[in-house]
Amino acid sequence: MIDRNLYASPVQASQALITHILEAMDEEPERPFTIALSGGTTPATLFEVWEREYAAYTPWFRIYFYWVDERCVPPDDELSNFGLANRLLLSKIEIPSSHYYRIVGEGVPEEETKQYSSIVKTTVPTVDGVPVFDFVLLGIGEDGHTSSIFPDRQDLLTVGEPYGVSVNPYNKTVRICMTGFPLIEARHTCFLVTGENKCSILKEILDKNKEEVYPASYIWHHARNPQLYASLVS
Ligand SMILES: O=C1O[C@H](COP(=O)(O)O)[C@@H](O)[C@H](O)[C@H]1O
Repeated sequence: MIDRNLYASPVQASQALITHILEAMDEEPERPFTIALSGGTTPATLFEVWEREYAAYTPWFRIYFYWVDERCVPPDDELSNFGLANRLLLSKIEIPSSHYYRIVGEGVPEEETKQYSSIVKTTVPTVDGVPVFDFVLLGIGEDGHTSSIFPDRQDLLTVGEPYGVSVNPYNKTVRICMTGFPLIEARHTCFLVTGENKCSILKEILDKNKEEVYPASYIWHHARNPQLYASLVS
């Protein structure tokens, strides 16, 4: 099933996505939930809205946070994806540090990729060896990348390990990224896309004829349960 939702503002798109997560958790009240977060700029509004409007209604003790991708920088670097979530959300809510697993961006990328893949494979339920997250929250770059799978590394969409090393082709910085199978097999693969600048790439990604062109379009068209939360205004 493909679910596309357009909203009047990034705040409303974020509210809808958080509500969706909380409703899914309500439907299965006995179960912990695994949620993989993205970084970049888009989730800042999501984190702020979650903390400001929904913190009191969220059963944090049932949530385990993971990361979709990380830039290979320390957690206090302004580019750190963990750093963003920590500043805007985790440090402000009642969640024990045992409930989030950051990617160690300051580690040796190849070693940390193995280590994080192993953490994910042992703590997230797997089906046929693929970790199945409850929610994977994704963004889309203007070049059609998602996670940190850039268009020149489409091989990362079909590799066996849940995480891989990639390089940002524009500034050559190293990243660690979730690969194709866990992105596709998540119970909910949610794209949060905001801003006028994402309008034209989003149109291409939703186009079935272009499903193999961009990493984001491949994930959108192959995911078991893709959902879009978009607000194409800034
Ligand atoms: O570099 C990244 O890019 C995408 C999109 O970023 P945004 O700044 O346009 O929101 C993001 O989803 C990914 O997690 C991030 O590392």
